[in-house]
Amino acid sequence: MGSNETFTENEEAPTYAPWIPVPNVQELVREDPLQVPQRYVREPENRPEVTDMSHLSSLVPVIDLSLLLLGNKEELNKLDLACQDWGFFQVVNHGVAKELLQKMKDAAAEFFELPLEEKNKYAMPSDDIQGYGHAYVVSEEQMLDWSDALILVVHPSHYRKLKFWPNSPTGLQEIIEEYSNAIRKVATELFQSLSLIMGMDKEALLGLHKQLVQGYRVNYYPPCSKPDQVLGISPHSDSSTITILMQDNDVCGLQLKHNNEWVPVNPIPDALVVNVGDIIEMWSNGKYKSIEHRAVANDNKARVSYATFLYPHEEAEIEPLNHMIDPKTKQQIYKTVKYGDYLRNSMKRKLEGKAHTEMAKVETLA
Ligand SMILES: O=C(O)CCC(=O)C(=O)O
Ligand SMILES: [Fe+2]
Repeated sequence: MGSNETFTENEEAPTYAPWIPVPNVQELVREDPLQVPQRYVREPENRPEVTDMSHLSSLVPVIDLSLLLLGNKEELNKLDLACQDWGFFQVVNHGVAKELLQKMKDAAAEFFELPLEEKNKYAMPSDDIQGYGHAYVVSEEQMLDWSDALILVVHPSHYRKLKFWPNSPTGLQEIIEEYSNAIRKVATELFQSLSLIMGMDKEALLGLHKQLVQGYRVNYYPPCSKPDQVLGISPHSDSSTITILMQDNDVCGLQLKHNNEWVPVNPIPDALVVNVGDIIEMWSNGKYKSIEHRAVANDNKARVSYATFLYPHEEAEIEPLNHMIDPKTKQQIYKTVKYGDYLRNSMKRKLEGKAHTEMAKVETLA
């Protein structure tokens, strides 16, 4: 499969970062739906606004993948602006069957409804980031997010740690595989258009990954009796190349930071949400933005989101592409980092906006 599959032989599945065990949020709510322990209560300045900003959601760009595949120039231009101005877009006509999206949602919902001891058969060990648990918890003092998660590495297949892949409900493993393959196809198609707007030939972006690694993360946000005091997931940007997110069709929660305002990304039924990750920001020397986002909790319903992270092989060296550096100023925002170092550095911290990107910046600007 060419340069994309260079690293396949004799390679161990990597482990990532340690975390400190914290309570299961779904269980807290099951025990007492009214309790919100102090560690989840944010400082007033970090709480979500109570004003309904839903009207802003329609500003988030919508991209038609079928038009991109036809080489439609106007759509390519829209993609370019979306990545520069928003770092986020919703994708319609992406070609993934509605039935598959629903199958993924139904099976995952069934998993989260299992008793805790069943789910804990796949518990994330304290020295890794795969399994059912809470990533990015690194101190006893830090604020906690109002969510639980199931995190798996799905590609390349020899990175899989199958002991963390739930086989309850029956068929869940196969559904994760089928869903992930379909999303991988969308990702590689998007990479072709992203390559074009980045001034390269269609296959260039995929090649830069050395190998396209793929992670899967299901976030489960239980209802919260005080949704205005907690966050489902803290503000952060993703250390991926891109992230492709499926949301419930009727439950809101995702918000992105745009012009210093939190803009909701409310679901368009069966659309996929895509965000530019840190690596595209680095390759493009800051032209395309890896935008901070967060999720808020709801008071009466649980929300589930399904994130697919696409990222380079650990050995890939990431640096601004020469042709994307302004020839006049020659100003380079990012230096060369090995992706594995970058990823591990971001995973051993708490989620804190874009703080983890500093290690990749040229010192004079940091
Ligand atoms: O739940 C969401 O909408 C956002 C999830 C997210 O940002 C992530 O998993 O990185
Ligand atoms: Fe994210």
